[in-house]
Amino acid sequence: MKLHNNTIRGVHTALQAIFEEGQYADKVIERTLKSNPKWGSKDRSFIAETTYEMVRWWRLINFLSPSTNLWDLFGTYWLMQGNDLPDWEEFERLHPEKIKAKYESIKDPGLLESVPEWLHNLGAKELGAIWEKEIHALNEEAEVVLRVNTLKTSRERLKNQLAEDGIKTYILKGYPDALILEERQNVFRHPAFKAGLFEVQDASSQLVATTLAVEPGMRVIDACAGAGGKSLHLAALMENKGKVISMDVEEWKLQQAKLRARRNGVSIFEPKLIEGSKTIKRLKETADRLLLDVPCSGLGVLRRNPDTKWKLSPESIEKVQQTQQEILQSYPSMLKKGGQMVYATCSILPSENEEQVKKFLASEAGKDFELLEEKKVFAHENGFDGFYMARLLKK
Ligand SMILES: C[S@@+](CC[C@H](N)C(=O)[O-])C[C@H]1O[C@@H](n2cnc3c(N)ncnc32)[C@H](O)[C@@H]1O
Repeated sequence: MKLHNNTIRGVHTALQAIFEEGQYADKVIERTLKSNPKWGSKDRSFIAETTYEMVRWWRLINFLSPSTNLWDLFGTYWLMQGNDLPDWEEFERLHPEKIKAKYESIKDPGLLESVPEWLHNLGAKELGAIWEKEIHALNEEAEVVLRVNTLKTSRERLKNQLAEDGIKTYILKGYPDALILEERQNVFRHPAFKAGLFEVQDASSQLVATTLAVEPGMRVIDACAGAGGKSLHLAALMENKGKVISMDVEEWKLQQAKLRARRNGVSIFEPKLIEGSKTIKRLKETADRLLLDVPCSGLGVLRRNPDTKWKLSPESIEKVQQTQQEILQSYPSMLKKGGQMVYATCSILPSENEEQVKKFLASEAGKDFELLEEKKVFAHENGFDGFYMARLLKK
């Protein structure tokens, strides 16, 4: 593949914003691509993919070529991919043979998988032998998965419609609403997306709403709804009958959810900002179903958000675990007796998952609850994001 100075500079700009200004990789890439309308689709793919991959392998790249010069780091990454470097003065400082020998001498699995040492130790402590397989799988590039909006179309119809425009997809057994793109591409500009016929949502994430066992006509609370990904799925499973009350502590996320609900043709969506414990108390025993898609470390979605590795800290994980238990202690009061709830995370750490549920069940707030089902989804097993979900009954 031929390298272009101009697109490599695009990657540099993005990396600076991610590592020096601490901005989120997906937003930075979106902005970088918008900044130069002259880049064609190949240039855009190169910038997006290279930036993501360099963020993913940042620890390893910096070990192989300790340098603050982004040309050195890019060149090292390029060599790691098995490519040759062009004869440019920017790459003069690099010695491919030395880099290769250094790579081959690495024994530390945390370094080889490019994970911060503290995180590697934590993962190994919590998951044992599974950790190495899982972190390896989480370092692979994620496939693009669509969730068909069954309120507006069927999977077969959407598959054919996309195929007519040259977008090939395949069907995944066990995931009734999922379509996977055969080739990675930007589908957000496609008219079918603008018409609300699909959302982009990982296959594992699509298991969450289905696990809640909703039915048309129910009153469902999605208590950590964010921008509404799971709320939209719940509404589709409920055939747009009943009510989905989407709550969050961040108003701007609910605003986004509102726009998405409109695009998806969801009319049973009701946003509700959480302003404190009063908001929760007012909804006491009003829900047939409750979804707690709680904030988490995001370790299960490292394939699409590799920058998470460098933003997390032992303290931030501890803090998010506290929030998870606080939510578990108070929000289930919104559920009616006989109702069911799902506690879900996109984390693979037992301390954010089954241990939180156990702690809740052993507490006063959990004494009326019974664990019905638990799903631990690992990327090394199903090839998609790592997720956890527990379904509980309020007796
Ligand atoms: C995993 S995200 C939710 C993703 C969303 N359900 C979706 O499918 O797109 C967790 C959400 O919890 C929200 N959150 C954080 N603290 C919260 C709290 N105390 N109560 C309710 N929501 C909270 C965050 O703003 C974030 O949107």
